[in-house]
Amino acid sequence: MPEVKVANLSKQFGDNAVLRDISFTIADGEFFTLLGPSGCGKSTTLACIAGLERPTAGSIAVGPATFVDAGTFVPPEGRNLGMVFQSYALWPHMTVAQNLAMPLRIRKVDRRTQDELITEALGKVGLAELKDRYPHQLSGGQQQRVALARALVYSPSVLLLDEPLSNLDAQLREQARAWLKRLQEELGITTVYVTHDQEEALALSDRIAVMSRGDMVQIGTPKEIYETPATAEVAAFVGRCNFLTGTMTGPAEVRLDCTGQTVTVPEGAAPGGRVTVAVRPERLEILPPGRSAPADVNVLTAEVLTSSYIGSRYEYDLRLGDHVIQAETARPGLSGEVTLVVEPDSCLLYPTTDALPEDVAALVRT
Ligand SMILES: Nc1ncnc2c1ncn2[C@@H]1O[C@H](COP(=O)(O)OP(=O)(O)OP(=O)(O)O)[C@@H](O)[C@H]1O
Repeated sequence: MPEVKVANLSKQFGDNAVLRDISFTIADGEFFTLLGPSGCGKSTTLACIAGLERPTAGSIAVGPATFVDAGTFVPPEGRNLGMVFQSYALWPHMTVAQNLAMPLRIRKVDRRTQDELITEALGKVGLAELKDRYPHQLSGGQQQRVALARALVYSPSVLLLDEPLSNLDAQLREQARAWLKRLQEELGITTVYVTHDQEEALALSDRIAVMSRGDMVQIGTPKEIYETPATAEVAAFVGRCNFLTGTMTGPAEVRLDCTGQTVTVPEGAAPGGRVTVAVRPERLEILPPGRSAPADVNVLTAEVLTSSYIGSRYEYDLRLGDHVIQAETARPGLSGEVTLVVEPDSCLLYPTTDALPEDVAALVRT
């Protein structure tokens, strides 16, 4: 399977710059996800790769084939890419087998080979028995598999998936996610996946590109994106985070606005500078009463406001000075004043969010 190389891609719709000079390379066999809030340009990026949109500038190559470059534009039918949309787009008046035959007929594949390829593709998605059904006789999950089989039947070089699981209910979506991941690994097919669901992106991807307003803010493995988000915006969008503003009082010390207390953080910002300290809820440990904190951690005193049981763990809303923060722990039944400990390395440090646009600042709760 080839690699996908996108360089300096830009797209304008009238005055609206929807993609701004984005570049990324997807390795052979990689599951690569475009993740970001609604309107950030994920689907437009995918549509440019598919040939459904013509970029304003930039180049796109899959393996040795250049699809887009100055003076070059290969139409979608010349790209041999498999695409699945959120809506599945199955033809309702055709059976499953006829739906799968369509792309083969367009490619002038002979009848016998068509039958073989259809049986093989339906086998891959576990639906060989249902080839004579019409789409309305299938569940949502089965329709989604047919759409995938139709995208795989002509052995595309790359699979492009635009929110393919978002029409499924929560339980089915999780099953489909695991199944899709297994299938992609088995086939070893280079896959570009679009979603605004961060859990889905973390669970499925080899690498994730986080997009925001037409820019690619960070590209990394799920672990890198979650544990070392490049910006406060990425930290806010991928997983949950507490954000506390403050002022650097030393190379690795911040005085928090909410309590006036000084905490130790990783080195990184100039003394006197305004910063935002971001801490994931599960990185705030709540000490059992009577137990003293280790020497080299930050200790904060907070008051429990509410607790919620979320299955395997408890979520607590806590008042810290004049802020409300969240902690997640396995410990039930906490109330009143509690001692929180947080390791300096669990504090992510960002320039203060004052300069962020409104929509992003809303994500970053301070
Ligand atoms: N054909 C078009 N004409 C004009 N503007 C468009 C067109 N297609 C998309 N846009 C605009 O481009 C921006 C990015 O859209 P895009 O669909 O790529 O976002 P997205 O990240 O996939 O969002 P969503 O998750 O909601 O699908 C949006 O502001 C959208 O309104």
